[in-house]
Amino acid sequence: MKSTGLNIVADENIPALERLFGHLGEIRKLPGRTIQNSDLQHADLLLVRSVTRVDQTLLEDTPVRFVGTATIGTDHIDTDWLKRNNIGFSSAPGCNADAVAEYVISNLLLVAGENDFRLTDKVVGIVGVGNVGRRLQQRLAKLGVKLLLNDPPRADAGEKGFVALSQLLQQADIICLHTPLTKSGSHPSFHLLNEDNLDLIKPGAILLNAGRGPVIDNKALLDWHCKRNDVTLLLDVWEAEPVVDAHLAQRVRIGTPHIAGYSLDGKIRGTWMLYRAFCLQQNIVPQIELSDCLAEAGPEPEVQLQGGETLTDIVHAIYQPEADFKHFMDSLVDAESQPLAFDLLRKNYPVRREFVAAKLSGAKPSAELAEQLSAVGFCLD
Ligand SMILES: NC(=O)C1=CN([C@@H]2O[C@H](COP(=O)(O)OP(=O)(O)OC[C@H]3O[C@@H](n4cnc5c(N)ncnc54)[C@H](O)[C@@H]3O)[C@@H](O)[C@H]2O)C=CC1
Ligand SMILES: O=C(O)C(=O)[C@H](O)COP(=O)(O)O
Repeated sequence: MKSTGLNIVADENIPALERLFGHLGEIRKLPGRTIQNSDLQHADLLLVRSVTRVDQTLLEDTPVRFVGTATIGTDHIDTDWLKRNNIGFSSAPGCNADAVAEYVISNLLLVAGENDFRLTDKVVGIVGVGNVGRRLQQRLAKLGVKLLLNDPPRADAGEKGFVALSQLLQQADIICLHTPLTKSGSHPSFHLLNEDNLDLIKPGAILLNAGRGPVIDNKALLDWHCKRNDVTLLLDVWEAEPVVDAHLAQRVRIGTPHIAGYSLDGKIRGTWMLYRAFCLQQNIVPQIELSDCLAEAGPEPEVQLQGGETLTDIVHAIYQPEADFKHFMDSLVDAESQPLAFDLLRKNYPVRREFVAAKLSGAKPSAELAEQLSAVGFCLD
């Protein structure tokens, strides 16, 4: 493959494309869901997000030699086929893991405030303790929250400290799902929560899914929740995206259009990871640093403290899920346009920065608040 003058086809929703890939060739941007084989007849390099199915049908008889997905998840990629056909591949592991952890913390603080409990009085169960789950684990542990962890692949590898899913479902007050979507292997996650085990969940529990929709059997969840509406549902992902089951959506406390990982920092990091992987594969010296791209991402959010703010106030000054929820619910009103509206909410998602980018000024936080802020990822100088 040539090192410059490449033909690059990319999902139009990948940020910092020109900045990172512009010097390598010509970029043709297309809506991710419509990229097809005929679009790739002259493409050397294909850059996608999670909505493009990358397989033999898409790539056969094209000159594509490298595929990058600016996402953590890879369930939309037939990686075996790429390998068999000697096509280079990179995903962006961990790129938006902080964003997802912050989405979760923000949601949990919202529900805690509404129901007058402290997270430290609850047991949080994390299912899937990889990049996302681990960051959530670390932040909650620093806050003093009790945790139960479930990760059979890590347990199989001899790591300690995990419990069975059934135990976690029975004992956790808050359940957070962060597994990849898999349908084969030793521990497939497809319909991991289903009609056989949903009832193990404690009365009054909170169930959050920010992994992939089909990890919960959505039909079973809807049927079960009609009898178990004591459980608070927080859903970022849906089984048949972009189609959302409106009946299920009506039952959630917070529902969002698969944006848990949508910090600008996380998205740009994803593009940059592909750039770096591609350069490495092609023996090209990368010319652009991640910090260059982030510096151009726009102003860092400022939070002027007056004194008396709580952790929840400051977290919600950076990310409050309520606005996303409102837009999401509005998008359900017309069933016919709902799938398109789902995609548009994602395409036009407002700039959201990670906690680490926030500039806190004004009144000095108490030592206790400073510790909590630092636990969840704020940077205090
Ligand atoms: N809602 C959103 O915006 C986002 C969703 N995601 C989803 O979250 C998933 C997890 O992300 P990462 O933590 O970065 O992935 P990762 O690959 O670093 O970690 C996944 C963890 O899940 C574990 N796991 C696999 N199968 C399991 C099972 N059946 N039961 C319990 N644990 C299992 C693995 O051993 C691993 O430790 C991604 O694959 C992606 O599908 C990721 C980013 C954003
Ligand atoms: O990284 C992942 O995995 C995610 O779920 C992304 O947040 C998905 O974003 P899109 O690729 O669907 O824009």
